[in-house]
Amino acid sequence: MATPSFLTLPPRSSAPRTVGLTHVLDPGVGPAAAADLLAGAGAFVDIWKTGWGTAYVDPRIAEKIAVLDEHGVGSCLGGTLLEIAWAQGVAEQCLAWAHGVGFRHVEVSRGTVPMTVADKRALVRRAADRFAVVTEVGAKDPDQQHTLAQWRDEAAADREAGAHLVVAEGRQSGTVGIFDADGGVREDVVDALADAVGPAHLVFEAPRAHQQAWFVRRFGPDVNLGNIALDDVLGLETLRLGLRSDTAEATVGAAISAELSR
Ligand SMILES: C=C(OP(=O)(O)O)C(=O)O
Ligand SMILES: O=S([O-])[O-]
Repeated sequence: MATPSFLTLPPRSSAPRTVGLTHVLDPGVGPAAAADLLAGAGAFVDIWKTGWGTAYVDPRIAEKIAVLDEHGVGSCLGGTLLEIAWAQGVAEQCLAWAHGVGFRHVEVSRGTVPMTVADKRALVRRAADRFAVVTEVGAKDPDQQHTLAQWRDEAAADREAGAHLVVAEGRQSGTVGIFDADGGVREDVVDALADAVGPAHLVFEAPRAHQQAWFVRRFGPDVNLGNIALDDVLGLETLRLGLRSDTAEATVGAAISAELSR
């Protein structure tokens, strides 16, 4: 059944989209669960990241990627897996395997293993011949936080090396990187990143609803948001469209002007 259209809503890009991306974090669901989610919410999912090393231990990964392809959803290998392969000297084997099972994107990060910025740049260049590369900036260890200059410089260097998109670290928890330990947004880091590469080239990892709402209020409905839980895809769409109290100013504003002009 078609969705209704009686409300006045903010403008929102439609799939296949280049802005307003929703990037989800898959903790390892099977192909049938992926197909069920995408049958309803496929129009709201743009990039599907198989978290950390889940793809490596999943005997049905190629089947799941085929489901994503059917729905026009980009499949992305988790960054931690490529980091571990790189640290073991087998990054090339990892990329060849990922290409073989059908991944369209790989995430290049250095949040877990001791990889220099120069090593990362080389890995981005190497992966860019086969994949749309998404890089990640930010450490996973809360005691090893970047300075504002490091955030800015690394994001810019990633883009220069060939990254389509730069993901800003927030993890599944939403308590590191662009967030403080309580999940509050580190606005100075967000501003530094937006300044360095522009919001259209950034995906902000924002796993919690209050964080998603903050980014929608700050950058509008077409902000790129990442590490969205599979169960939260429709909920995020309502935040983008002002259909949840946290971001309802625009939709409620439209309702008030309609009432006044009556
Ligand atoms: C999910 C991953 O990392 P992060 O927690 O940084 O999103 C990953 O590396 O696959
Ligand atoms: O390893 S570095 O360059 O932070």
